[in-house]
Amino acid sequence: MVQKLDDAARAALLARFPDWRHEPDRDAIVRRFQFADFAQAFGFMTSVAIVAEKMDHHPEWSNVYNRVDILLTTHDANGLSERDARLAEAIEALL
Ligand SMILES: C[C@H](O)[C@H](O)[C@H]1CNC2=NC(N)=NC(=O)C2=N1
Repeated sequence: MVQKLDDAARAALLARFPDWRHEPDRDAIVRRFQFADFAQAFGFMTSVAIVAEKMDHHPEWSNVYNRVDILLTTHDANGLSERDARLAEAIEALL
């Protein structure tokens, strides 16, 4: 079972990724990404999908034209875990 982050670890995660905000209702982190057009947004989603599948950790997300909204949380932990930190790091590295 994946461990949920404690308060100190959650604060450290948010400090490390200032472009993400905490969604307390879900104990998740969320970020909106904006691209030039749909092709760029969908290309980004394709890259994220490949990384997520490799990590066996998957985003909750939506896309409208050039915008991609991503929410990361760990269903198995019912909140944020190290797996979300690793996926956020990988997503940031794609930008
Ligand atoms: C069986 C499989 O490993 C699990 O269901 C994985 C898949 N992807 C996942 N993704 C996310 N975001 N949270 C999970 O708990 C999770 N669990």
